[in-house]
Parts: sequence; structure tokens; C-alpha cells
Amino acid sequence: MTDGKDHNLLLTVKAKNLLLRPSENIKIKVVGRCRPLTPEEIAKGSKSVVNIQGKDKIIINAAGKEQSYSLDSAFGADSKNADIYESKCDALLHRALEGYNITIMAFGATGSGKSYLMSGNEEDPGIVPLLSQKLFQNLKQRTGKEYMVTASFLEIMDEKMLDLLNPHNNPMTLRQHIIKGIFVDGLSEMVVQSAEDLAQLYDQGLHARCIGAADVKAHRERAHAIFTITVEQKEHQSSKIGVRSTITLVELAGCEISESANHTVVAGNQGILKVLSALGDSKQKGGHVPYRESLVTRLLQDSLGGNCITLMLVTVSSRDKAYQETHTALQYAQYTKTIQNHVKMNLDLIKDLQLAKKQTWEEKERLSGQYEEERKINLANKGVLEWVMDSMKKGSRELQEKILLLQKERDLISEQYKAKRKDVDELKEDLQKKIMDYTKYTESGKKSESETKKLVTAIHELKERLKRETEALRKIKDNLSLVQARQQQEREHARAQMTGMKGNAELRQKVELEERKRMEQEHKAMIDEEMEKSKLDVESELAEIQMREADGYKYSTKEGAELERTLAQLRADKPVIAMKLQTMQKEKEYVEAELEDVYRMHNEQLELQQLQHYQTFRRYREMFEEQKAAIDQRYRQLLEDCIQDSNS
Ligand SMILES: Nc1ncnc2c1ncn2[C@@H]1O[C@H](COP(=O)(O)OP(=O)(O)OP(=O)(O)O)[C@@H](O)[C@H]1O
Repeated sequence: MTDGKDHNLLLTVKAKNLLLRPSENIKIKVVGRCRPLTPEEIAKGSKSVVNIQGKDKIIINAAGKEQSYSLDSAFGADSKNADIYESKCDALLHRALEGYNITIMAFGATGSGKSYLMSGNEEDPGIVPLLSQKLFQNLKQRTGKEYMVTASFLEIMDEKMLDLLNPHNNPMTLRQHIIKGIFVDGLSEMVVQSAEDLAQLYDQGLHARCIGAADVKAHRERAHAIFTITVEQKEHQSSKIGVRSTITLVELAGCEISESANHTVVAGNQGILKVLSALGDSKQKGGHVPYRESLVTRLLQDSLGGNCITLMLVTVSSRDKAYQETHTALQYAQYTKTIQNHVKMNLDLIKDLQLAKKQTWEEKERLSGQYEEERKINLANKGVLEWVMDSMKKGSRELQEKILLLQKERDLISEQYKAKRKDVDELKEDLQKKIMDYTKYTESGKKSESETKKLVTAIHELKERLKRETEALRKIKDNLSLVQARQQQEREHARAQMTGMKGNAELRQKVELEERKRMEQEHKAMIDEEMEKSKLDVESELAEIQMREADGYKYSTKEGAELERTLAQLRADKPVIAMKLQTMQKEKEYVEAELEDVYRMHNEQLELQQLQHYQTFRRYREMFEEQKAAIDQRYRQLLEDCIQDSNS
């Protein structure tokens, strides 16, 4: 046994040995893919201005100019994703299995075909599903080797990270390790057993990308998605890890050039573009590379100029209106072509170099199991409980999509509601202030007719505006309630399906508990908001009474004014109480349904137990009868033997 100090020393020495291993210089390969015009673009009269010449040239013929870009390879509009995978990516997978880190990243303007290329569809599967299939086919053919495959899926948007496989709110930080390189501490790493598992995780992660995004397109323009597969291989029964490789599959945010004259680049990609320029632009080469300016460049530091074999897939649209974006993407592709990576094989990572205990296979399996439970609950928390349960059953896509769409619609309306609510509150405050000013003015005794008229007109105009805005707010709220009700209906529907699910009772219970908590939180927020609104309503009514009094309106008695105030308070309290009742009713119904489920499940279990008891009883009876028959037989035999003995 070594103590902590010796262990660290050993680690450093071994790490240094690894670092001293000679590296190979390999340039980043850049492959272009021009997508065809979509049917909608054709219908709108768009023209194609991009052509492929030979095997590696992309020609843009637009704005009266022809410009040619030379890449490592180029694929045209009629190419299939599988063509690109077979000729450009499969060899990289083999390098990964030898122990190299590889990265395949899709880069291009918004709508240029990055998702189509990386994810594809049923007829034309993308690079990620194709690579997943091939990975397991290859691993299965490696006799005498054990392997462990894990996957993680990260989204980076506006410098924030989201764990797409397990959307938790725990902190995640970028860390650097002397052997492992840069990694995200806190990101879930799931152990996968088959290509199907891997494809399902990827698919679920893609769904999670859209959850809660009001505008999916805008979201994807700004968000990077990084799917990482790690493969560890070792000889059977060996304690050495042997070969470890990381396969990083990246879909970068769309680099959009605005159609305006100043051609600004959207923020999502600025970090990447700066790094590509610093590494590849001959005018900037040799200078500082701003990796640390953005999360995505820090994370991809090894892929761009480090220890990794990298393939960049540049996607462009052939659409005439997109020609400027196409030029820009290809310009950066030219820079990328010249970037030199320094690649080493990740061999002989013996046990001492494992990243603490977390890296043992057993520990990874254990953690992955833990994440699996946690991620279902986290996904359920995001309002997609039914989707999680459903995708476990592998079916009913329609229902999943419906619930996701409703969630998005609800988020969108909630945003509208919040914005309108803010306007209305501001107007109310403004009105109160104006009324107060008016009261002070009337109390000052220096009344002039024109000034009074001006103040009163302003108050009336404000009141009219407030009325209109309040009406608009009410409509949005009705809309929101409608979507909420539809969502509730779908949930009930899914819940009914879910209750048909046998087994996994513990998980179901956990998910149900989370769902109930979520509902209670939602209700609390609704009530708080209604109370806040009621407070504002009362204040505004009181201000009005004050104005009436200032205006010389005489209540018949002093109590009259007081009564009016109390009435205002009660009027405002009414909707709060109604809402409390309504939410309590809903919670009651939910708990009743839950109880019914438990009762039914309990009965089913009871029946099952009775059946099992009966079967056990029957088995015992059979055994007893068999033994009784055997004893009878033996007794009879003994008797016969005795009779024979006495006769002889
Ligand atoms: N090779 C292709 N063949 C046929 N259609 C394609 C191809 N590539 C992309 N498309 C179509 O072009 C449209 C835009 O593609 P896609 O969504 O993949 O672009 P993107 O670059 O991922 O966009 P974003 O940055 O907004 O996510 C989609 O309708 C897609 O189906």
C-alpha cells in the first residue's frame, strides 16, 4: 500500500510519462456538405447558387461573382448521410478504437443542415446513429477484450450548461485533468450496453433540448450540443484499463450572419469563430488563442489544436438568399483546414491513473444506475413525466409529442402573461400615483380649472388604457387556463396508461411524489400571484375612493366610505379564495386518484399473493401426498416382508 503522498507522486510520474510519449501532428480534416433546397424554399422561388466541383470544391455563384473554396472533400445535394459516414467517419471510429480521441463537429449557418447530418431521420440516419451502430458492431468483434461504453450529453447556451440526459440543477464545472483532459464535473455519465441504448439516450437528449424553450429555432441557433461517448477496453481479467478513447460528437450553434449591412455574428458562436481565426487565419496565427473566453471553446480545446483527431463537417445551404452565410462558413472552414492537432494514443492507463475511485468500472456502473433513477425524476420534474414513462415503454410517440408541444405552448403563453402583467402593474402604479398627486393638488386649495381638467383627463385616459390592458391580460389568462386544462387532460390520459404498467412500483411512487410536489408548487405560485394582484386591486380601489373624496364626493355617512373600502378588500379577496378552493379541489382529486391506484395495486398484489400462497399450499400438499404414498408403500412392503418371514 502507498500512502496519499506516494500515490500522488506515482500519479504525477506516470502522467508525465504519458505526456512525454511522442505525438503525431495531424491536421483537422474539413468536409463540406451542401444541402438541397427544401420544398418550401422551392415553392417560395429560391434558387440554388452552390455547386460541387470534383471531389473537394464548393463553388458559389451569387451576386454576379463566382467564388471557389477548396476543402478536403465536398458532398453535394444528392449525397446521403451514410455516404459521408462511410467515407469520412468510419475510419475515425477505428482510430478511436485504437485509443485515440476523436471529434466530429458539425459547423454551419442556421438552417444549413447540421441537425440533418448529425441526427438524420428514419430514411437517412445521421452520423451519430450510424456511428453508434458501428461502434457496437466493432466492439462485439473484438474477442478476448472487455469493454465499457458510457455516454453523456451536454448543451451549452448563453454560457450555461445543461445536462441533457439528466436535466438537474446541481452545479457543473469545467475541470482539467492531466490525463483525462478537460471535462465537466457534475455531468451524468450513463453506462450503455448496446447501440439501441445509445441511440435511445441520444434521442431522449435531443428531446430534452427543446423542453421549455419558447422558440425552439431561436434556442438552437444559440445552443451547442455535445454528445460524448467514452470507450474503455481491456484484456479479459486484466486490472489494466488498457485503451481509453473519447468520441466527441458536436453540433455547434448556427453561425448566423444578419441580412443587414453590418453582418454581425450571433453571440452563440463568437467564441468558436475567434478561436478558429486565431488558429487558422494566417494574419493572426501564432498569437494568443482565446480558448478561455467561452465554455464551448474551453471544452473543445483538445479538438481544436490539441490531443484529438478532428473532422469538421461544414454544412451549407444552396439557397441564393443564404449566400453570405455560406461564404462566411466556408471562410472559417478554410482557416480550420490549416489547424494542426497533436495526437497521442491513450494507452496503458493502469489502475493508479484512474481518476480516483470514480473511474473504476464498478463505480461507473453504480453511478450510472443512480443517475438513471435520478434522471427519470428530473425529466419528470421538467413536466415530461409521461414522456419518460412512455419512452420506457417504447411507444405512443404521439402522446409524448403532444405533451411536449403543450408544455412549449404553455411556456410561451406564460411569458406573454408575465410581460402583460408587468405592463398592467406598472399602469396601476402610475394611476395610483396620478390619483395621489391629484388628491394633494385638490387639498392644496390652489385649484385652477385648466390644471384640474388636465389632471382629470390624464387619469381618465390612464384608466381607459388600464381597462384595455386588463382585458388583454384576462384573455391571455383564459388562454393559459385552457392550455393548463388540456395539459392536465393529457396527463390524466398518460397517467391512466402508466397505471397499466406493471412492476417498478418504487420508481412510479417516486415519480408520482415529484409530480404532486410540482403541482403543489405550481398552485402556490398561482395563489401568490393572485394575492399580489388582489393587493394591487385593493390599493387602486382605495386610491379611487380617495380621489372621489378629494373631488368633493360626499358619502352619506362616514361609515359609508369605510364600508366601500371593506367592500373593495372583500371583492379583491374573492378570486384568491376561489383559486384556493379550485387548487385544493384539484389536489384532492389528484390524491384521490393516487389512492385509487394504490388501492388497485394493493388488491392486485393481494390477489397475486393469494395465488402464490395457494400454489405453495398445493405444492406442499403434493409433496405430503407423495411422501405419504412412499411411507405407505414402505409400510406395506415391511408388512409383507414380516408376513413372509413369519411364514418361512
Ligand atoms: N441533406 C439534406 N437533404 C434534404 N433535406 C435537408 C438536408 N439537410 C437539411 N435538410 C433540410 O433543411 C432544413 C434545415 O436543416 P437543419 O434543421 O438540419 O439545419 P440546422 O443547420 O441544424 O439548423 P439550426 O441551426 O436551426 O438547428 C430542414 O428542413 C432539413 O430537413
